[in-house]
Order: sequence, then structure tokens, then C-alpha cells
Amino acid sequence: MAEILRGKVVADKIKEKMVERIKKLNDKGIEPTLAIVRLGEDPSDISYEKGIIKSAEKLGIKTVIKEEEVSLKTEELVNIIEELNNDDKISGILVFRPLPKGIDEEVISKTISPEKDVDCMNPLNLAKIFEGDMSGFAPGTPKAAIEILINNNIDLEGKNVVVINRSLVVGKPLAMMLLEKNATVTICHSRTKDLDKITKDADIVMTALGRAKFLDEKYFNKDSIIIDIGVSMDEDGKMSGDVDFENVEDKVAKITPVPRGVGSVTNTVLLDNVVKGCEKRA
Ligand SMILES: Nc1nc(=O)c2c([nH]1)NC[C@@H]1CN(c3ccc(C(=O)N[C@@H](CCC(=O)O)C(=O)O)cc3)C=[N+]21
Repeated sequence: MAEILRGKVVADKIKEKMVERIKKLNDKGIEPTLAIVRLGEDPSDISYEKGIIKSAEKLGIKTVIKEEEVSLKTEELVNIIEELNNDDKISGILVFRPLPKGIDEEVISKTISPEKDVDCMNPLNLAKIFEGDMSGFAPGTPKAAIEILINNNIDLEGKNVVVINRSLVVGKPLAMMLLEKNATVTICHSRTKDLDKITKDADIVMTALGRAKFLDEKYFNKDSIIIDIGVSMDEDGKMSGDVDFENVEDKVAKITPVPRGVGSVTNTVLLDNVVKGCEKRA
């Protein structure tokens, strides 16, 4: 039977360390505040937003929600973000991605002030990750995946880690963060040949394919550690990861569930960035 790596334990540990830091800021008259910009009502945006608000309330971090129409123009969104950039009460800005088709995401990314860019959208912040400078803001999802490993004392030094995803939001920054921890990283994607052979030989597989239950026992071995970052809906409309959990559960060493795995740590990591940003500006 595999060890189940649950997100809540990890999120609670991170939250615990944040309490004292938030108190220190409050003592200086600073109230950490996250602005959330959402266009339309995408279910995965809403689900993330709910998690953020719940955790923020618990920690005493303020949230300001800017809810806009999907038909919003790039220039209008730029104006909203510039207002938040210039508002001293706002410590961090999160803009839900992907943005609607009509919006120029590159323009928006560059508009978010690097000092308030808590989800690491601005290319200036992303460049730091690629330079191996981890002192700034790291994007929420890859950071949450790494936190699960660290908090479960899973050492990355010299390990063979396979990342299945090559996006700028997950795969590429995740690979850089793993390299920084001296892992040997292989990045796989939709054109990869013989994926099962590559993953079967790995110590750790971190996957964000977005195909419900796609990876079964043939992709793993009895010592595999699986970090499932995928979120999609299975044929019954239930939230599911990339891995066929029931199929592999008793054939691998460790695995994160979906839900209640990586996704449940993401909002805490984001809020940790809000506090970090506040501390830097204070
Ligand atoms: N700039 C940006 N950054 C993001 O990180 C981002 C985004 N935009 N847009 C939307 C997606 C989606 N996303 C989720 C994160 C956690 C849960 C989450 O907390 N999931 C719970 C389950 C929640 C439920 O059951 O509905 C879990 O996995 O246990 C959900 C969704 C972050 N995203």
C-alpha cells in the first residue's frame, strides 16, 4: 500500500510558520492584502478563489476581489491592474489564467508590478527562477508540488525526476526549481515517445497532463513517488488527477491524491508569497 501524501498536513505546516510573520506585520500597522482579478466564472478559477479566501480568512490576510466580464478589453484590464499597482493597501495581485482569448496575456503579465506579482506572471520574476535565484516569488502550482516533497522529507539530491508538462506555468519553472535542488530532470510532453519507459525508471514522477486517470501501473514501479498536479474531470464529472489512483495505489511507494493533494497546498503557497512581498516592502 502506497503512502498517501496529503496536502492539508503540508499546508498546515506552512500556515503555522506564517502566523508569527503576519503578527509582526500587523504590529507595524501593515495588513497583508491580496487582490484577485477574475474575468468570468471559470469553475477552476472559482474553486481556487474559494480556497484562497478560506485560507486567507483563517490567517488574517485580507482579500479584495475584482470580478469582471469575459468581454473586458486588454486596455481596461491594464487600467485595473495599474490601479492595484498604485494602491498602497494592496500587497499582492493574482490574475487568473488562462485569460479569455480576447486579452493579450503578455501585456497583462508585464503590467503586474514585479513587487506585487505573487503568482510569478511577470517575465522579470520568471527570469529569476530560470537564473536559479529562488529569493523572489515562485509560481504557486510548481512551488506547492515542491513543498509536498520537502515537507515529507523526500530528498531531491541526485534523484531522477520526470516532469510531464512543458508549460511556462508549471513544467518549465518546476524543472528549474528541481535543478536548483540538484535533481536530474527530464521534461516530457505530448510528443514524447515511450513515456512509460521513461517514467518507470524515474525516482519521482511529477505530472500535469490534464488527462483524467491517464497514467496506470505500467508507468511506475514499486518505489515510484508520484506527485499528481493534473486536475481534470473524469467521465462521471468527478475531479481527478492524471494518475489512475485506484489502479496504482498498492503498486507504488508514495502518491498525492486529487483532490486534497497538490491543489490544496497552492493557495497557502500563494498567500505565503503575499506575506513575503509585504515583508520586502516593509
Ligand atoms: N494565475 C493563476 N494561477 C493558478 O494557480 C491558477 C489560475 N490562475 N487559474 C485557475 C487554476 C486552478 N487552480 C486551482 C488551485 C487549487 C485548487 C484546489 O484547491 N483544489 C482542491 C479541491 C477543490 C475542489 O474540490 O473543488 C484540491 O485539490 O484539493 C483548485 C484549482 C489554480 N489555478
